[in-house]
Amino acid sequence: MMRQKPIVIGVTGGSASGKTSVSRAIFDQFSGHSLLLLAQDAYYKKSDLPFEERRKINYDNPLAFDTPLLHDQLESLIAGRAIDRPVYDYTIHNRSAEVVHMAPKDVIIVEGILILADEELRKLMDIKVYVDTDDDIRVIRRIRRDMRERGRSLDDIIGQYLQTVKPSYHQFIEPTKRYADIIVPEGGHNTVAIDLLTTKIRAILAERGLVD
Ligand SMILES: Nc1ncnc2c1ncn2[C@@H]1O[C@H](COP(=O)(O)OP(=O)(O)O)[C@@H](O)[C@H]1O
Ligand SMILES: Nc1ccn([C@@H]2O[C@H](COP(=O)(O)O)[C@@H](O)[C@H]2O)c(=O)n1
Repeated sequence: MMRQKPIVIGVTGGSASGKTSVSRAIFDQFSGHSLLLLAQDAYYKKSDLPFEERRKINYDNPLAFDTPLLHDQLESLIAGRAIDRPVYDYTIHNRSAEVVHMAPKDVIIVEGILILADEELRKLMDIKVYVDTDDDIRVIRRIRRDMRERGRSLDDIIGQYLQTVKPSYHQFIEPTKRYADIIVPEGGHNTVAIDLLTTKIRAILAERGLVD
């Protein structure tokens, strides 16, 4: 029998809006199924600049990402080919030397701040989701997370937020909301939205004969 195309779900929204939480909530609904999560963060460009210069890069600008590589690897997964995904290390602001081997799956969730900014990437997605969380809530979440998990100081987080994160959110990320099929307020704790998405994904899986 001919192999059916996997379902690709794009999950976007501002930093700390709850994209990862939404993606994981969907993932958990399909435990036992053939599913993978692909984070756009892994595709931040490699840089040869010194650490002090890398700290100052605008990581909320589309130019910070190696989008052709993400596009190629997503296309490979859709075509049924495995990939060696890059690994990004926030603590050094650079790509690490490792890669992660990923086999193709029936459901692919692509998650990241700028995945809807690129038309070619959008064309690969069956369902596009925008997680919409107020700026003040996102900043509070980001401060907590970046201090705990990304090795940042409060002053660094605030400086970066005012200099690049906030202006770039309004310039590049928020305008991509118009491409979303579904807007999810508040992220991963919105059980109604997660249930609706899960139902839709199950329906597409059944249509394509991808049910176990
Ligand atoms: N609904 C929520 N209520 C409270 N905290 C949340 C909620 N959703 C996410 N968080 C927390 O906020 C931080 C960012 O969430 P995450 O899902 O990683 O966002 P993103 O992937 O958009 O950056 C994490 O520390 C997470 O635990
Ligand atoms: N070296 C880096 C690279 C990226 N960032 C920030 O990460 C944010 C995207 O990740 P989310 O999980 O929050 O969606 C983005 O806003 C970048 O500013 C960074 O701080 N350092």
